[in-house]
Amino acid sequence: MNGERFTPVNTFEYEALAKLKLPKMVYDYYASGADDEYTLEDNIAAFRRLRLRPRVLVDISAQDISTTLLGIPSSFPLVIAPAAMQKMAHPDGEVAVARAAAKNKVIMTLSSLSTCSMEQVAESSPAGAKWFQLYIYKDRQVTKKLVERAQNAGYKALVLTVDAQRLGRREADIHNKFSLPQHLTFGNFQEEQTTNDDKTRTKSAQGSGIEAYFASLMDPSLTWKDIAWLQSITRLPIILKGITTAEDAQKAVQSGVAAVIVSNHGARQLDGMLATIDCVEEVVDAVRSRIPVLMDSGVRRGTDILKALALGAKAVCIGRPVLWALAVGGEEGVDDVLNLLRNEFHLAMGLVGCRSVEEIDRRIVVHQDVARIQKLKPKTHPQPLSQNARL
Ligand SMILES: Cc1cc2nc3c(=O)[nH]c(=O)nc-3n(C[C@H](O)[C@H](O)[C@H](O)COP(=O)(O)O)c2cc1C
Ligand SMILES: CC(C)CC(=O)C(=O)O
Repeated sequence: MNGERFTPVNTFEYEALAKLKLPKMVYDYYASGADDEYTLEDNIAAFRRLRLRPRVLVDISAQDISTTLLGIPSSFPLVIAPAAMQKMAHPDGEVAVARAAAKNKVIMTLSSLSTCSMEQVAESSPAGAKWFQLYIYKDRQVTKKLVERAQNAGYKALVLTVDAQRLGRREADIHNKFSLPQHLTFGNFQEEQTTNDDKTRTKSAQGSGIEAYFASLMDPSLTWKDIAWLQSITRLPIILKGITTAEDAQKAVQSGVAAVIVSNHGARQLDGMLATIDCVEEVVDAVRSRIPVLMDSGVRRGTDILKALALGAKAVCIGRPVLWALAVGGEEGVDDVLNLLRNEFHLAMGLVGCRSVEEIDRRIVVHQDVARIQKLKPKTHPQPLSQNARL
């Protein structure tokens, strides 16, 4: 294979190419999971343990893969998950992702810890619907200000992350003494950064700078009572990100939130948790259609989206595939990955005999016998030989 002509055709190949392009510290931060990364591996493997049961001889000449999420139309059931510090992947950072999302008519979720400001991102792509991911700061005035700004800038919902009272232990970040590169800043905290440079840039003499930064600012005392507080200061719908059990799903419904995202944070928090696709049915059953259930962690293929919907999810979110695409090709790369996933989903939905997302149901997916599956080696993808590959 000629490395100069390598064009990625799936999200795994985007990762391989991004790994060649990115500085090691940045690639490791994006790619890492917590501890031994068992759950990281399982987020992907669990999708492979699920197999599809297609129905044939269905007229699929006019498929509709679109959906609606909290009243927002979406070209297919996919949302961009919040991921911090995107200018480390590409100088345009979150703005490039927002533009590609708007072009593809999918919702983008912006991280609290973005490297562009939320106003800049909103202005860059006014036609695209956006959600704002919220971390709750010990200083509630900081949190309140973020919420007000998100509301004023036109964000349509708050995605409150509830699985990160403390940051997980990512060993590569400890080895690399990960910190936000000197030329970048947190876009939503420009004022604070001129007065307290080192702390806000996450510098650390030892260990992971981001872990130290997070521990110094975020509130580990968060409980269900704080959901009521958040509801009292905003008119935006609140989505809880990081629900994985029936017990918490029931509490989420009782607390009056608009939706939940079944997520293990891309396996970056608690190693040893189930893969999130294995938690979806439990949460869906507990919620009993009262609010939409979304899921993320390990979605890499159109067939993964199909499987998640078959188990009752309304949509999936993707984290790392967007970062790899951004690193490889900026806005164009993200546009390409969204197109790839849309096309894969369209094809997969047709091949199982579903004409619309409403027709996707539990019968199209079956849990495969684990022992048998482990003997089947997944295809290895061709690796790009140089970073000068073309899109
Ligand atoms: C580099 C990176 C940064 C992330 N930053 C945030 C964040 O700021 N807020 C948040 O709620 N989740 C964050 N996440 C978790 C994602 O929103 C999402 O849950 C996860 O990436 C989904 O798994 P996937 O990467 O396998 O698709 C981050 C994930 C990654 C990989
Ligand atoms: C800056 C980090 C706290 C963002 C995050 O949630 C993550 O790295 O998983």
